[in-house]
Order: sequence, then C-alpha cells, then structure tokens
Amino acid sequence: MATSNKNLSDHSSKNIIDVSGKTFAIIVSEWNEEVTESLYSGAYQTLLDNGAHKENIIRKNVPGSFELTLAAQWMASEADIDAVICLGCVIQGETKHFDFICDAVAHGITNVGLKYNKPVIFGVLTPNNQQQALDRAGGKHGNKGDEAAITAIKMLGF
Ligand SMILES: Nc1c(NC[C@H](O)[C@H](O)[C@H](O)CO)[nH]c(=O)[nH]c1=O
Ligand SMILES: CC(=O)[C@@H](O)COP(=O)(O)O
Repeated sequence: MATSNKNLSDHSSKNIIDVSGKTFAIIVSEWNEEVTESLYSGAYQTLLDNGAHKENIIRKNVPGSFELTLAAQWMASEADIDAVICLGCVIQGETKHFDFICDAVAHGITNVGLKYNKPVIFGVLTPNNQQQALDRAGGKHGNKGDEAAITAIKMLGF
C-alpha cells in the first residue's frame, strides 16, 4: 500500500513560502474527535512553524465530515481568508453510508476550491478502522493534519 512505506508528514521544501501574511480557516469535524483533534493540532502547529500568526488561524467546528463542504464554502467566500483546511475522519461502518459521505465530501470540497479560486484542502481520513485513523493522526504514518497544512502553504506558493 502506498502509505505503508510513506510517512504522510514527509514533504519536500518546494513551494514552501512564509505565510506570515496569510489567513487560514481550519474546519474540524467533531465526529471521531480523538482523531480530528490530533489532525487539528498537527495542522495548527505546522502553520505556526511556517510563519502563520495565531490571530490569522480561524478554527470552526462542524458536526460531521459531511458538513465540511458547506462550512468550507462559508469560509472560502470570505475575502480575507486565503486558504481553507478541512479536517475530518470517516470510519467505515456496516453500511454504504461511508461511501456516500466520502464521495460527497471529496467532490464538495473540490468544487468549493474551484468556485472561489483558492486552496480548499481535503484533510479527511477515510480509514477502515480506528487504528488506521490513529496511525495517520500522529501515529506511525505521520499526521494528515501536517500534510493538509503543508498542502495549503504549497498551493499559496504556486
Ligand atoms: N460516521 C461518520 C460521520 N457521520 C455523520 C455525517 O458526517 C453527517 O454529520 C451526518 O450524516 C448528518 O449530515 N461523520 C464523520 O465525520 N465520520 C464518521 O465516521
Ligand atoms: C461512516 C458512518 O456514517 C458510520 O457511522 C455509519 O456506520 P454504519 O454504516 O454502521 O451505520
């Protein structure tokens, strides 16, 4: 598997810019809170490490990952927001609900970025189980929140 030999938090320094003048919205799903809080911590610290100011990092919570899209649209429509980072964790259950949520969120977030012509980052884990989620939220496979923040920074340096 691609991730099994790749730490998600490893990244090149290409297009990494100083983001001291940029404003970020981080939208966090409350479902699987143990995981999403780790994703948020990783994203938040990564933005600070690259020059972002605390007052320029705006956090918003949503009930579940399905709501990330609408919240991303609300934030992306704000002229002073330079990039939006969406963080969630959708864990496979017994039914196809997982598929519908993941598909809707992936397409929805993509469309918001295209609509407002700014980076809207898909920082949503879609694991089969809790352990796979924990492994990617500060565990052995790194932190997808770090990756999402670096992705936002790189896109701003495009
Ligand atoms: N099962 C998970 C959900 N389900 C809730 C949906 O995201 C949504 O809030 C609900 O369908 C009402 O619109 N959400 C997650 O983020 N993760 C899950 O594992
Ligand atoms: C991905 C989810 O929404 C999950 O909670 C649904 O679980 P289930 O498919 O067992 O109802």
